Amino acid sequence: MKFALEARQLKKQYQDKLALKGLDLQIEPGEIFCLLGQNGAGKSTTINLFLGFIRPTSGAAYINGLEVAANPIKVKEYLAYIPENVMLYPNLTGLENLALFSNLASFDYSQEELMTYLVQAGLPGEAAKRKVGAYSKGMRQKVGIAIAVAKHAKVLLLDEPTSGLDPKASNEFSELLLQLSANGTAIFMATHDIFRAKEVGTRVGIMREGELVDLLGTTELNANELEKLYLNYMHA
Ligand SMILES: Nc1ncnc2c1ncn2[C@@H]1O[C@H](COP(=O)(O)OP(=O)(O)OP(=O)(O)O)[C@@H](O)[C@H]1O
Repeated sequence: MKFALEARQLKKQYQDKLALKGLDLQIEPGEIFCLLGQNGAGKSTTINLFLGFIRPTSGAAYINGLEVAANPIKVKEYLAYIPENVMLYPNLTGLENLALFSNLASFDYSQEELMTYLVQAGLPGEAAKRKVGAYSKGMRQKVGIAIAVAKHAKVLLLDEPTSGLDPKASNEFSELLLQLSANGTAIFMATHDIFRAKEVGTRVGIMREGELVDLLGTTELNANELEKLYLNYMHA
């Protein structure tokens, strides 16, 4: 079986800091995997290794069966990334941004098709024609989701995507993730939001000081039990 994401003994050492200590992980298409951990636990390091932004000290990260470090261009075709703040061109409209990023991924859509992707991601048609510089964080994330869908990403990586979103925007965002996963996209999300992880995730990993200390199916625990378990690990 080809995993959507896989880490094999993945390690990252920054100068004197061993940030990731040999991660082994396998994520299937359609899974929503949520990675919990305190500041500095190694979550962003893990995401950056999957994205190919940094190189592993040893071990390997794989996307759709391809080793990231050995195939940096090819794996980008399969990937979409939504950071805490989605970076778009502020002087272009939502529609123009989507057209630009789709073109970079070698997709040439009509205006109608682009608009359909944006509206499906929850951006009102009227907003799609306005410059992105005036968008809220939630609106920029919707463009980020539209970009991921339009490029038919097999894997979506997210780093703290709901921090700073109001509850309604956060709920809408979760709905979009569920729709993507139902279509077979694998989702890997670093988050501090235990309750959302429980609600939207299929599995939750708990990371502490560069190690995955637990891996749970979200049906195994309710949100309060998950929080208790998480806090126990953090205080251990
Ligand atoms: N470029 C770097 N150079 C040196 N140390 C780094 C670098 N990037 C990260 N680190 C260290 O590696 C460890 C893991 O950092 P990482 O950013 O992966 O944590 P995180 O779990 O994403 O934290 P946060 O929740 O704050 O985003 C931390 O101790 C951090 O200080």
